[in-house]
Amino acid sequence: MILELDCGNSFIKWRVIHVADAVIESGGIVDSDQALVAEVAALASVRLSGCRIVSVRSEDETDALCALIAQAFAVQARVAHPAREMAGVRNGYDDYQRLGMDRWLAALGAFHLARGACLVIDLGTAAKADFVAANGEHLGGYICPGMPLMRSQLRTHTRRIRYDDASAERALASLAPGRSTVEAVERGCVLMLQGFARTQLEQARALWGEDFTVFLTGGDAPLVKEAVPQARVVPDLVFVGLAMACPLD
Ligand SMILES: Nc1ncnc2c1ncn2[C@@H]1O[C@H](COP(=O)(O)OP(=O)(O)OP(=O)(O)O)[C@@H](O)[C@H]1O
Ligand SMILES: CC(C)(CO)[C@@H](O)C(=O)NCCC(=O)O
Ligand SMILES: [K+]
Repeated sequence: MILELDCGNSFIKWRVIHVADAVIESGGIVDSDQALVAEVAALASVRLSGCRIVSVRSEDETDALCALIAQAFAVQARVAHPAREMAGVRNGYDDYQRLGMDRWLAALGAFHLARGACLVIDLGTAAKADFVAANGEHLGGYICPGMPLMRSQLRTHTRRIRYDDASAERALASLAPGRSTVEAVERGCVLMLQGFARTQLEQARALWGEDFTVFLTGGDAPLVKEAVPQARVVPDLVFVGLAMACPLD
């Protein structure tokens, strides 16, 4: 079995899969390296034979995580690295090494699944959109604040926006104009995310007509699902690309 890690800016998503058939044995989402090791170590019947990682964290942080994994599970983690071209996709950045690895792997995964033009919308700490044309050319994309950043900017830079997580969750039962601070902020930010998604869709239509596939991924994908009904929701899209970039056997 192998351990797969997607290290975002706020969370680490992990899965343990069988190498032969990619069947998922277990998985989760944690907010620290220590919590990751604790969760994976707690899996009774798991013996790891390898590990692959995609990280948007600093090299030092990623190295530290690899060292921790080597110590805890006696496996050498393979870290996905940038490429100018892979699996038929050409990196669209002027400096290909600057494109976030999560975006690159999601683009690889999407092109592999779509076998044609695709738009990837990834809603995490940041909201990202990436465009890959039918010939595999990555055209570039967009980065905006995601739900957690929009929310925390409002809370940090205003004196009278204050509310707890439980009321935030309740506020999202509807998107009608808010009648309290928590409703106004939470619903307003969701509408921003939906607007982001719809605008990306318009861009894709302008480029490709109706001949493209939309993928929706990231922890906040459910918040815009209804605004983009044609999207394929693929929570593990980055892992699809990770398997392509770091094959293990
Ligand atoms: N089980 C969960 N644990 C934590 N966050 C979750 C969970 N389910 C959904 N979310 C939402 O997912 C969002 C974080 O998304 P994600 O995990 O994709 O971010 P990230 O990978 O850390 O960020 P980025 O990809 O931008 O670096 C949060 O806003 C949170 O509301
Ligand atoms: C945009 C984020 C933070 C999203 O996780 C990540 O993809 C990243 O750090 N990218 C580097 C900058 C870029 O993609 O242009
Ligand atoms: K991520």
